Amino acid sequence: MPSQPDSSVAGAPFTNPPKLHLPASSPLTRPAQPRKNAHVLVACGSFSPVTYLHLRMFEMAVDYTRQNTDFEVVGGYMSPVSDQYKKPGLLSARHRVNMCMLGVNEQTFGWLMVDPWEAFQDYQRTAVVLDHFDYEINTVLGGVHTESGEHRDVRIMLLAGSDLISTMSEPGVWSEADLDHILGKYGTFIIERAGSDMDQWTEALARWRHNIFFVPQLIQNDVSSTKVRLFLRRGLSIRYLLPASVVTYIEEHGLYKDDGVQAQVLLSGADKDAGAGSGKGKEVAAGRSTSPAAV
Ligand SMILES: Nc1ncnc2c1ncn2[C@@H]1O[C@H](COP(=O)(O)OP(=O)(O)OP(=O)(O)O)[C@@H](O)[C@H]1O
Ligand SMILES: NC(=O)c1ccc[n+]([C@@H]2O[C@H](COP(=O)(O)O)[C@@H](O)[C@H]2O)c1
Repeated sequence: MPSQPDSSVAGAPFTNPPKLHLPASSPLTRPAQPRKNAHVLVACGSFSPVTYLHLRMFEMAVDYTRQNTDFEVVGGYMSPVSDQYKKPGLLSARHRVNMCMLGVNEQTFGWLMVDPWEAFQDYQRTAVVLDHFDYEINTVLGGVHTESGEHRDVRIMLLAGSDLISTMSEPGVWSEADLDHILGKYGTFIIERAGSDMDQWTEALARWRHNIFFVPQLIQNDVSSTKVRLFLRRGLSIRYLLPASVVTYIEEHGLYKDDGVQAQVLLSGADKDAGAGSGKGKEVAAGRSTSPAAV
């Protein structure tokens, strides 16, 4: 049965989030297959708004693990970034968390979840966010349990699009220590994304290659939140690009009708590309006021 949104999350304001959002139906609460290495996938991002592609990323990674590894994915989390990230087009954390919650409610088995912890903090680097999941799942929850009752640690892995990993070889965006922490200690599944050059990162991140799993998109899907926002601004339909409940939420709350960012993008001419190629880089270039500079 689909999990219901946590009423404490759906309500406003949200000042004291639970440490880890864990629906009772989550596979994390059920015994893991004894011989497999249990993994939890964590996708960090804006999710403004969540799209079907964001949800598909998890499915693609699970298919990949089934076919190519002996891992078992026992859970997946979307972790919407804090409002302090101040990326253009970033709606309030409350709306973004609510929309992600609605999006994951479409699934049947409850393994995909939304953790609002990061969203309601000051900006947290991705390395810190992964530590949060590691601590909550392995230390507080005690990992997963096998059918014989044995505790197993869960490996936390970052799930990201290839545009994000491309930024890892750009100077000033990620610190070397954080990269070593994220890619050395945890590891990542990288979903191919149209328009981002994969060769760019392979060299720079070669020493962590054993922990980087590249997942090709067998059906190309270039939906992005940027394009969804542009469509809304132009009065175009966004139906079937994102879950129907999220479309309804956007309509009911009148979201993304008028944001300064869209105006910047329109002025820069990026709207011409709304139907083709990635609008993402252009919007970022249009002026994020703060960046998660390497620390
Ligand atoms: N079409 C896509 N293909 C592959 N990965 C994607 C795609 N869209 C989003 N992602 C990935 O989803 C994660 C969450 O990203 P985010 O919410 O910032 O998405 P976005 O759609 O790129 O947003 P925006 O358009 O606002 O920049 C990131 O790792 C990003 O690389
Ligand atoms: N140094 C860092 O930890 C760092 C750098 C860049 C992006 N990120 C994260 O990547 C995610 C996606 O960012 P963009 O939407 O800007 O691609 C966000 O969750 C953000 O916090 C982290």
